[in-house]
Amino acid sequence: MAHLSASTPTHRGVVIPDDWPGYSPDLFTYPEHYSGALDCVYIPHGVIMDRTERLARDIMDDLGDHDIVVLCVLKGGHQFCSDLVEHIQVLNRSSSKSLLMTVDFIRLKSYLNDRSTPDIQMIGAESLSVLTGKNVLIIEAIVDTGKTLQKLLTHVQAFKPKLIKVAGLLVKRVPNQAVCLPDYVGFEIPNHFVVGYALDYNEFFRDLNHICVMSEDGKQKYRL
Ligand SMILES: O=P(O)(O)OC[C@H]1O[C@H](OP(=O)(O)OP(=O)(O)O)[C@H](O)[C@@H]1O
Ligand code: HPA
Repeated sequence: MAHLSASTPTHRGVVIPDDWPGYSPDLFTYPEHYSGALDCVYIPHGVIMDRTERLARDIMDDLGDHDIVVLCVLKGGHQFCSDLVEHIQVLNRSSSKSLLMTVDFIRLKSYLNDRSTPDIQMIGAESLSVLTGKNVLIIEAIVDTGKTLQKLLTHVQAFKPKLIKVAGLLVKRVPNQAVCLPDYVGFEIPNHFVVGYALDYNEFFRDLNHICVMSEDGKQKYRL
């Protein structure tokens, strides 16, 4: 796994190097219908959960004793949001600080196959007036080109929240990324298209619990 030295800035999260080969899918369990479609298990489910637990603690340290509105970015963010909120709830029960949360959802969609398209569809944006004057925590699965997060931040800012923080499970190292990066980052990953843990390729692979890289056969089979 990625080597995180004492000097690695923690705001980048766990930094996975470009030469990280992942693990053979045969070492793990995964749905039989994806047999042959996976090149490697890139981040196993257990590692995702352990990192998410730590992000929950960081969020609690920063925002504890505030009320927040969680804004979950669908569809890719639903699993990370669910697990992060669950970890925060555990801390709420066991620590002296507490974070009162309500959860809202918005959908943004722009990908076809493994490519970003200029057409970012936003569904549910009309209900964001609930964010006015509130502390908002946006929960997003991945920042790749950064266009989705940039569009969402512009939109949310128009409703004048008191504070906006962003938690992103993955940030991809890509050239020309839009500049806004999450405040809380799970993993910084190389420029590979990844699937699983609710991240999809044309709606497939969301039902995979690990984050994986697809094989060429997998891309061909599910290509539109
Ligand atoms: O940084 P970007 O290059 O903009 O990419 C990030 C976005 O892409 C994915 O959404 P997608 O459009 O695939 O919709 P989905 O969440 O419904 O899968 C992902 O869930 C992010 O929201
Ligand atoms: O690597 C990715 N995988 C799935 N969805 C995505 N949306 C942006 N990047 C990705």
